[in-house]
Amino acid sequence: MTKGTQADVNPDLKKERLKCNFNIQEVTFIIDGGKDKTLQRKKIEDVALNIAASIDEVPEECLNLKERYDNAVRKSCVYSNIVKNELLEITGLEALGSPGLRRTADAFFKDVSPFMLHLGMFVPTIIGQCTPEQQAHWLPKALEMQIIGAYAQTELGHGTFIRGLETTATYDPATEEFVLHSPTLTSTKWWAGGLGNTANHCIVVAQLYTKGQCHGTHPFIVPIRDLDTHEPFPGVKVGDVGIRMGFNTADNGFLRFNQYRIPRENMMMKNAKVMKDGTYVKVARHEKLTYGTMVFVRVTLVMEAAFNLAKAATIAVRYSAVRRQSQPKPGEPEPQILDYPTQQHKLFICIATAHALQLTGLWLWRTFEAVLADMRKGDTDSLPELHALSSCLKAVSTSDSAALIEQCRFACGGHGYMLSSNLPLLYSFVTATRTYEGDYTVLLLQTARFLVKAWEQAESGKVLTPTVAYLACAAAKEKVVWSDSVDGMIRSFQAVAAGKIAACAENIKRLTKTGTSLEDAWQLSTVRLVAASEAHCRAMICQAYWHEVTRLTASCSASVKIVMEQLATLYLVYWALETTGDLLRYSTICESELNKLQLKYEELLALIRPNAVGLVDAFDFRDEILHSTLGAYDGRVYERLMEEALKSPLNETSVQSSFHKYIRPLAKGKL
Ligand SMILES: CCCCCCCCCC/C=C\CCCCCC(=O)SCCNC(=O)CCNC(=O)[C@H](O)C(C)(C)COP(=O)(O)OP(=O)(O)OC[C@H]1O[C@@H](n2cnc3c(N)ncnc32)[C@H](O)[C@@H]1OP(=O)(O)O
Ligand SMILES: Cc1cc2nc3c(=O)[nH]c(=O)nc-3n(C[C@H](O)[C@H](O)[C@H](O)COP(=O)(O)OP(=O)(O)OC[C@H]3O[C@@H](n4cnc5c(N)ncnc54)[C@H](O)[C@@H]3O)c2cc1C
Repeated sequence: MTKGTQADVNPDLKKERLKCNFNIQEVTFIIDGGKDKTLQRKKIEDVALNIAASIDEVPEECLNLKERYDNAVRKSCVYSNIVKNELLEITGLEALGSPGLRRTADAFFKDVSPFMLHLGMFVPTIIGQCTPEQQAHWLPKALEMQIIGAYAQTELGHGTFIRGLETTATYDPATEEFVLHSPTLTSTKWWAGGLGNTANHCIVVAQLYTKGQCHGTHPFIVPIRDLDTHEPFPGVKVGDVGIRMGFNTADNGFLRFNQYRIPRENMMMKNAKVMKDGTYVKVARHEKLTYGTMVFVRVTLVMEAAFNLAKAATIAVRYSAVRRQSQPKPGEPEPQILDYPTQQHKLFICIATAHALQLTGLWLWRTFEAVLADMRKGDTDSLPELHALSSCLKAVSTSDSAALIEQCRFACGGHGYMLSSNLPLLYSFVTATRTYEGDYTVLLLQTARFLVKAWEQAESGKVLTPTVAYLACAAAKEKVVWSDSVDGMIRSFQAVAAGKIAACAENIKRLTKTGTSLEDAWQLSTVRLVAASEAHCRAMICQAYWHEVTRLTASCSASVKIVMEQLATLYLVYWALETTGDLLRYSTICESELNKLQLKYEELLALIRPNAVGLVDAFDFRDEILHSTLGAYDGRVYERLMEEALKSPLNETSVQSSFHKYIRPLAKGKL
């Protein structure tokens, strides 16, 4: 954070910081995943943010589209040199996935870098889908930025249904080449970040044909532009998809092929190969390993959701400590808006959710690494559970984060609507995460497939994998008695999830018994299946969050343990109150217990209130990363709003030319 001198800090914020009764740094270490991780992140931030090139003299949003893109490319080049020359020196390849790198990227790009997908998907796909020989060829070039890549899977006609993609890659043994072709308008690749004008290479997911047979979708590395002139190669048509709600500097592009040839070696061959004579050889033990990059990105998106929500919460809580409004008690000064319980209700759940998603995200990352280690030994048994886990966690975390960022904007009143608050841009960025890398509903339905199977296993007494082990109790028809203890609440969330999954399984059984096909029975149950999947995910987040808080605060100071537990309890109580209908249906909760729960919630808001600013300070965002007039560490909200307003191009002259061209002639009746 950029602390400046104490004298510069808004007096209300100063008082808030004096009120804080826990050690902020200890909480920062927990959020980062350990003291060593915090130190590494700070080192990366120090190195990267010492470079003045990140600073825009004119705010990004005041530039026109082309200027914004050019500026984003300029900064991306400076930034990638820093990554290449400085940051990879610090931690090696690991730096690419480090929180430090993610945070410094936000200091450079208020919107999105056109290189984001190069680092976010092109490089990870090379690592995940290439043979060691192919990696040795492509990875150094990609890391040295000698080539810049995109990831083109989605087409104009299909995003969700990958098996329905239409782009073809047909092997020609005579020349040992693949012929890429876009047979229809709807087969045009669409959306790939960095593809429109920036990338010279692209990972293309296409239907593989060899010896007249289709083998389904496979990834290929495709050079699309000349490395010197940057002109698209003959047979390649590439461009920008048009203006978007956000991501306008991400250079999302379209791509069409006309019988375009690439060498056989450009098929990414870790999981399947095509031999010189055209023989297709399957290497992978699991059918869906070519979807590996998507699983990886979904896993990272859970912490990405936490990160962006933490930024919004920091902005809104600091602003709410500075802002004073209304006069609830006659004759008394206007209170800080943070003192209103309704404001606390809007904001404290944002802090708690950022913690919940961050700690669950770290746990998911460790699970991902363990499954990856098993797969390296040829064991893919845990992949279905990882797919189910990462699908629902990606869906729920991105959806919660987008909704709560918008809530932070509402909490900042009119000033939250200013682009200089950074809340609108943050929202437009995060709301896209609910759709990309797998739409919310579609991913919850993927998890539902796993849950229904797990339910059937539970009913037949089979051993269940850890994340669904709770179904065993429900299948044994053990009734859950409501209790507002943490364990009691978690058990009740699990009972809700189990009850909903059981109802889905029963509905499917009922329909198939009366002659409905399994596919139709599934479709007719999908509204319930999505709800069941969401309930399962919520129960899992509650359990993982509480478990991690208990584990990580075991050696912390007492005050840190208390505040972390207050937040985690708030999260559980909040969701119990949000789902009272479900609890009434699936647990023994009654009216008086609901009233008690509401009181407990209000008590927690009051307990957290004195530590609210300390809690957002613990996210440890530097001002350069927050980019917000409302959220800076010093709380000089009104000064910054005025300073930013004066940067508007509309303030460059006192009279606009449009006055002379239109308004004056209109007034004189001469228009
Ligand atoms: C410079 C700064 C850098 C800083 C970095 C910043 C980081 C920020 C982070 C962001 C990073 C990148 C940004 C990303 C931008 C967006 C990129 C994209 O959007 S790329 C495109 C993504 N597209 C999708 O996600 C498509 C979604 N669709 C699917 O995943 C699948 O098609 C489907 C799962 C919905 C269906 O697939 P299908 O083949 O039809 O499978 P079935 O439904 O029939 O299921 C069969 C069977 O397979 C199992 N399955 C499915 N998927 C998987 C999987 N991935 N792994 C394991 N198993 C899988 C499924 O469960 C079924 O199993 P059963 O046993 O039969 O039930
Ligand atoms: C900002 C942004 C960046 C992107 N970047 C990339 C990129 O770099 N590379 C890339 O390849 N792609 C990218 N995408 C594309 C993205 O992955 C897809 O948009 C996403 O997977 C959703 O697919 P779709 O657009 O086909 O939606 P659709 O599948 O058409 O969804 C439309 C609606 O239909 C519903 N629906 C679809 N199928 C089902 C079903 N089986 N059951 C129930 N409901 C269903 C959905 O829930 C949704 O409500 C990006 C998208 C965005 C917005």
